[in-house]
Amino acid sequence: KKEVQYGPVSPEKRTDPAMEKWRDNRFGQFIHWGLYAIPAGYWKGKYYKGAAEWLKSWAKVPMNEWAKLAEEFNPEQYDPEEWASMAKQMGARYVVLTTKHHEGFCLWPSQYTDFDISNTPYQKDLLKPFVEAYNKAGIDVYFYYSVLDWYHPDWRYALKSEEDKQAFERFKTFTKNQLSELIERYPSVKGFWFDGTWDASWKASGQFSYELEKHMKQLKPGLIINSRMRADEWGSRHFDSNGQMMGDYASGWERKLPTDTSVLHNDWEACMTVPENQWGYHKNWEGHVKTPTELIEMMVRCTALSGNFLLNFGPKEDGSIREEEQLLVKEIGNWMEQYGNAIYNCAYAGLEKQDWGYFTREPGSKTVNMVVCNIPVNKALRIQLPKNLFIQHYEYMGKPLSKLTLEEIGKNEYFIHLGKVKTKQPFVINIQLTSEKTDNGLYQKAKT
Ligand SMILES: COc1ccc([C@@H]2N[C@@H](C)[C@@H](O)[C@H]2O)cc1
Repeated sequence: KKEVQYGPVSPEKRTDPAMEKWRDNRFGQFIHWGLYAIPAGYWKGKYYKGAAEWLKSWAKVPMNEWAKLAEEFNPEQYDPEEWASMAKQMGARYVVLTTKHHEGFCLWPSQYTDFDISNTPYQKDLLKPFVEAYNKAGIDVYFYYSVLDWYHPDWRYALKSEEDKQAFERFKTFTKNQLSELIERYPSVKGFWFDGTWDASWKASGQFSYELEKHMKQLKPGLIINSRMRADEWGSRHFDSNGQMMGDYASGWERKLPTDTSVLHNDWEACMTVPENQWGYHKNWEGHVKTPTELIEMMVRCTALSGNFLLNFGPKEDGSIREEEQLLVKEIGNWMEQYGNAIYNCAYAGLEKQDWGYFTREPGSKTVNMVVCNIPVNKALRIQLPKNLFIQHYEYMGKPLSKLTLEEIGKNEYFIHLGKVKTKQPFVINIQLTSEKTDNGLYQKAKT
């Protein structure tokens, strides 16, 4: 065990109401919106297939040229009420919006930089109406904040000289000022999603990130901060040098999902792009665009492993939402309307995973949700229960799709036989578990 002074600020599994709400939310909307939405993956007529919010880097655009984009930023169709109602329709219970991405442009009027919304034709604060609209829709608001700032003169990738160190001290003060400003201006914010913290300069600032997390949580008790914000004094990130998670949930799952129960030890969240790798708006998505069904299954997998799923949207420069994302709102929204109760407030069910899909369960509930994503060719869903548990009841959640029958095929092992099922989306069967063996689970007429 290493002596770690600047590791976790909060316990690894917080039990306060704010953190319980974070868990209950389960499904969130990520929004990447900034100046990068203007060029949208093209620079001087050339197409760049990389992530659109990184275009400045791919096209090697000097900052003074990139910054000129602020003079064009005027999102006339920006309607946060519309965004919030779409998020609500989709069934998202929280939202994470980029207040400042690596480009350094701030969507709010910051007193600590001129590179912000007040110096654009739009001028007005984009954040205030956003927070109000989403809160009014009952959706918790989180702020994405990139420490890495390509615009700020005092940003340093590494601290190689005394000058670097002095500059980065000024940068750390700027960072702390901006984060305090965001909490003070938008006090209903529930937490921060930090990014841009992989460089040597930040890895050498473990004590600072420790004190910054403490400071932010003093400003706003209950604030929730992702593990990506933190380094310890040895340069370990997300988890300190003794493997203790820093921040309030593990946020290393970016465009990838966990596959086993080792993640259960901590709260965690996976963030996901709709195309292979685009967060900010790109005019032409290349490659596979995930279908609503694929994204629903990813969300279910996260819930089944007690994690959150954060699905990304990249609004256009004018504030409108692209067709592909509007389709997701509709399709995922329909699914959540019928099956949301297998996601919200749910977590790992403690049952052995089966090939047909996922078990989820509201902690402490006797009802287990079977989310079926792959109907077996024999139309039989295998269930293996721990030795002291039996199935007392079973039925479809929502609109029944067929007649169900239960067959005991072994010790605490069952098949639920589906009739012929026609469906384009995953569906849910609820099973009631009981600890005493009863035969009514077998002979009771299944509700269909
Ligand atoms: C060096 O590789 C990356 C990959 C993605 C990112 C950012 N994290 C995602 C959540 C997006 O904000 C992406 O720009 C940064 C650096």
